Amino acid sequence: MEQSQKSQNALFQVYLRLRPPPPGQAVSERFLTVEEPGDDAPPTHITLNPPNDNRRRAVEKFAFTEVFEEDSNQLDLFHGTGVLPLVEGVLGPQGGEGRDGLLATLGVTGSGKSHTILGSRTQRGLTQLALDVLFRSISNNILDPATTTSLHATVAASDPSEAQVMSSQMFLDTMYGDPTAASRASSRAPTPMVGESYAPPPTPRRHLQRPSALPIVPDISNVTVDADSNAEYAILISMYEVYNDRIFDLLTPAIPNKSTKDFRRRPLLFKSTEQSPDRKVVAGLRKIICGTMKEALMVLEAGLHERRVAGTGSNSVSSRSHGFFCVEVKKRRRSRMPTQWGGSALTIVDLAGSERARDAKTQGATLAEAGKINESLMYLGQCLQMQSDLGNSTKPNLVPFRQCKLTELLFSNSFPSTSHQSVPSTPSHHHSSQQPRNPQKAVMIVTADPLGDFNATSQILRYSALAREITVPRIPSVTSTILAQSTASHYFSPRAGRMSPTDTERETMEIAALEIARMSEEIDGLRAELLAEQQQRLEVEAHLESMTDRIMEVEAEVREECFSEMEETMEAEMRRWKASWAQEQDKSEEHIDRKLEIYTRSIDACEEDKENTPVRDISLESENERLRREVEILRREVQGRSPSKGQRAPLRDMHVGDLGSQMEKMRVSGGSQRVASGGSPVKKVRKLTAKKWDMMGEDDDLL
Ligand SMILES: Nc1ncnc2c1ncn2[C@@H]1O[C@H](COP(=O)(O)OP(=O)(O)OP(=O)(O)O)[C@@H](O)[C@H]1O
Repeated sequence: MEQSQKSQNALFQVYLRLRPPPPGQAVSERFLTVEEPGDDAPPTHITLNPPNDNRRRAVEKFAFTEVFEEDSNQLDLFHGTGVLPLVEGVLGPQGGEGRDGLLATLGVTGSGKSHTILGSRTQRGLTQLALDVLFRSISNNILDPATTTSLHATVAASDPSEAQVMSSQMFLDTMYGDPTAASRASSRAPTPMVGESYAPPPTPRRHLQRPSALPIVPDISNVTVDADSNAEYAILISMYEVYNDRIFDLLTPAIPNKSTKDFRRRPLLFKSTEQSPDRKVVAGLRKIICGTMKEALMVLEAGLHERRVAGTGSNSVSSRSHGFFCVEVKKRRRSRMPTQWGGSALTIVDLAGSERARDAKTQGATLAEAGKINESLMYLGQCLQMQSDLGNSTKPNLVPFRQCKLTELLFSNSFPSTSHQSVPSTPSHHHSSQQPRNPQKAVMIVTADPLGDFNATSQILRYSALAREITVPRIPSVTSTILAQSTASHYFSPRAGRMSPTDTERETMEIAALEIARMSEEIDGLRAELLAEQQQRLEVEAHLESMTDRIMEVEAEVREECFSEMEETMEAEMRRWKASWAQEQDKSEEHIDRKLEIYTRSIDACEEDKENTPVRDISLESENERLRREVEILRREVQGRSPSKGQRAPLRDMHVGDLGSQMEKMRVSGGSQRVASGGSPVKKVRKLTAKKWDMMGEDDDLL
């Protein structure tokens, strides 16, 4: 397993750190053995010894750039894993272009990733140490956002990632509250420096507690790296996490959803932008300009607070996302007419713990997360495997890094940009077309607990190791045992009665032994094949799991879409119904109005009738008068024509007087009847006329 040459060319240097047992814990049997190198060189290989569980498993051997054993401390890791060259590369010393750096940790939950990268309450991690050396190395060249007025504007204008650039003071005030207000409100000393106690502000706007104390050991105050003395620098901090293969900003607070009481965050895209056509960037992040290490650490604390953590069966607080902490070092030539900002970035990644989903007693969302984590780590393993197989970092297409967000983010800056890719489209790019962008330098620290979970640890080691060698243990005992047994039975059996086997017997035994050896070889080969198949099955299972999650996600999305579509249709239907209801109402109101109008008109007509009644009475009177006159004429005619008939009772006495009074009565009663019944006056007139003719008939008869 000659890896030294290959690992020099590899995209990632992969280190292994073994975690010491917690103090007081009974030391059980280690399943990991560090192979001692022959010379004075540090160890690079480990052997994984499967537990003694009657299952004959292969012994696996893994190669790393270097192995740090349990007694290694933070400083050993800081110096041994090449953090200093990473920081120096980012600063671009001596007028250099600078080189992106990436520092990542990977390991089973509880194996010491966070301890290594972020430290503990008492010890600083590699992040704090890197920030310390970075800020100190550029202390004479760094621009302070509080004093350099144009800094914010120029940095924001040159940022190619559509970022929301903010000053540290404004950001920290939003997250923690105004520290000066805290000091004014209490009798405590003003905001202390790193390592001292912070007084919590009385009314923090985001309710975040300022870290009470930040560790100051290990001390590296004598360590600096080369910077560009002719340049001026600005430091931008951004943080994001990859959760379920989506990118979320950790410095933009999530918006609470009132109905679900959940937090809604907008996923960001990893894409090429107008100002960055040659390489992809996480677009739309919030970036904080920090003038001091303390500010950068406070931003880091705020971002860590935002990061999603949840309890699982394996660890009470387990990282369920891949966390990214980016330190962008903006650099420009120091002069009266400053040039555009360029620069490189140091990205520190805390990869999610890869607990095995079923072992972790997880379910629902957590199970889906575990599936996604396992899948992204599987792709990471494929990329690392491919890089070490190729031993050549200049062929990006051969490393399958575009399969998921995690590998895209980790590997896309690993390859030197080709000439056509490197041509910048805007002056904001620091790189000229003649100077292709340097490929990033990447360091991965794998953490493992030699007393922890064998299965989970072996899976991680398979994903991450630079090389792997499987040895299936031979069964020396099979052949020898049979031979020994048969020989012994022949040689020493008292019943055999002879001291040595015949030549034919010996020959048969030899053939049998050879056959056994051949079969044993065959079995070994089959075992190795089985092991490879098992590994493949694990990978396929992880893929299947993540596909199932995806299906569930898509189903949920489709349901949501259907629901909102249905809601829209219902709303449209409701609007239509309301409109036709309003129309109907208008119609019925119109109908009622018309009815009312008719009623009013008839009432008016009645009123008019009332008013017209005397006129009709007058006309009746005149009719009466006319009739009286006619009757008088007729009486006179009758009298003139027959004087003998004059003996008869005069007509006037007999009828006309009665008729007159009767007519008078009718007029009065007819009038009152008309008013009472409201009937038509025309009808009454007709009745009257008929009565007149009836009477005339009577008169005629009389005549
Ligand atoms: N090298 C070490 N020396 C001393 N203590 C350690 C070391 N590594 C880990 N620990 C301790 O082990 C515990 C678990 O470690 P840590 O939280 O770093 O695990 P992790 O891998 O980050 O887990 P997770 O994935 O759940 O975040 C912590 O209490 C930590 O202090």
